[in-house]
Amino acid sequence: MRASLKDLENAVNQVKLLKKDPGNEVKLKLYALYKQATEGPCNMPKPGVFDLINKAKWEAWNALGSLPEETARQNYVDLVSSLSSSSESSSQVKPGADKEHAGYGTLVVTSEDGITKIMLNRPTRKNAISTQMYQEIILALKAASQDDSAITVLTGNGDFYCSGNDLTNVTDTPLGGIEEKAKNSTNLLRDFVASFIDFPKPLIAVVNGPAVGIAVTLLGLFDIVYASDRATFHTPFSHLGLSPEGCSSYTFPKIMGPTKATEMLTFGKKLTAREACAQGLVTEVFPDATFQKEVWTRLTAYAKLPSNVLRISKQVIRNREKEKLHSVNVEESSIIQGRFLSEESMNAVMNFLSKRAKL
Ligand SMILES: CCCC/C=C\CC(=O)SCCNC(=O)CCNC(=O)[C@H](O)C(C)(C)COP(=O)(O)OP(=O)(O)OC[C@H]1O[C@@H](n2cnc3c(N)ncnc32)[C@H](O)[C@@H]1OP(=O)(O)O
Repeated sequence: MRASLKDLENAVNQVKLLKKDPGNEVKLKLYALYKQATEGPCNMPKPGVFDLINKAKWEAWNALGSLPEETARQNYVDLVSSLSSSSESSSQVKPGADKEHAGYGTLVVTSEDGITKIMLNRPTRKNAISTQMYQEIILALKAASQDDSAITVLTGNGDFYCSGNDLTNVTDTPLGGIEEKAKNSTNLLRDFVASFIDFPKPLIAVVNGPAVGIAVTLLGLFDIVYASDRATFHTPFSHLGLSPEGCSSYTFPKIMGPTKATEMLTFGKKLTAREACAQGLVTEVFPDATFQKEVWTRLTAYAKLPSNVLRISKQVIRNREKEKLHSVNVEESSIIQGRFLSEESMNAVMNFLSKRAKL
């Protein structure tokens, strides 16, 4: 039986519930099939050469030629059904599932033995921070600041700690256009960073693999950073036409001195875990083979200390910097808003999306 309009509508809703991001190529295919199924052959003028996202969409739709609408509908429904079954059968690690806090789509949040663990859970995207993930981390930190755990840990699922800002965040441009997108994104970035500045208890990063961009800069706001010797630390802002964020323009020069900070933040020098440790960004490096065991043994012992005094000590160490950090965050967010709209930044993102560039 051919897919009906109702089947198409159901499939569209199913896409929103996919647990795994299907990737840009599949998304383009879905877009093209949907347009063909609902509007017939491509009827849009070809977008200009610099309008890369709309051009990619146009090309995907146009490539379907005169494919009949019913066939496009059927192909869309079949494609979504294959994505749904592979997403259901994918077995990502979900440690501590019995202590898991419900309601997060991009994180696994667990509380056990006095530790709230916030695990970035988009391993197939190297834990890139999507808009949803930014929002969920803000919520998870808020909840962790009020729960009865002594310490809070941020870590990544899979082989990466985090590949930084999800470069596809830029693709869902609102009606207000790219300016509104830049404003919304940088407001979210500012609120996200503020939730780290304000976090009231010891915050520990368990850096299980490579870290990129904002995942690195934020480390200056953590109280302890443990890294696997497989981890690397890379802030390729200039390559992306972007400027430093996460308060790194202030914390990095303080931690490692202005010239080392410049090598990282301006020239994009990638550090190994041992180099990052020598420069004070990382507290201690562990061999990857024993990383999880050693780190969790140590953290479980730390979490047995009286929780009130842990909070108070953190605040004594950090509070006098808070006001300064907030003002740095506001300034950095405003500068990056301009960078976001720059040709340099747009070209870098488009090159990544069209698979011409990788770090
Ligand atoms: C308002 C502005 C806010 C700005 C805030 C912050 C700034 C930053 O964080 S800048 C840093 C941004 N991050 C990057 O530039 C990293 C881009 N990714 C890469 O260069 C590579 O993917 C990486 C070196 C991280 C890993 O390489 P590989 O090990 O070869 O893996 P793959 O490239 O095959 O990755 C698998 C899959 O994940 C997708 N991916 C990875 N990182 C990102 C990302 N940051 N954004 C979007 N998508 C990402 C990658 O494209 C692959 O997808 P598929 O090809 O569809 O499988």
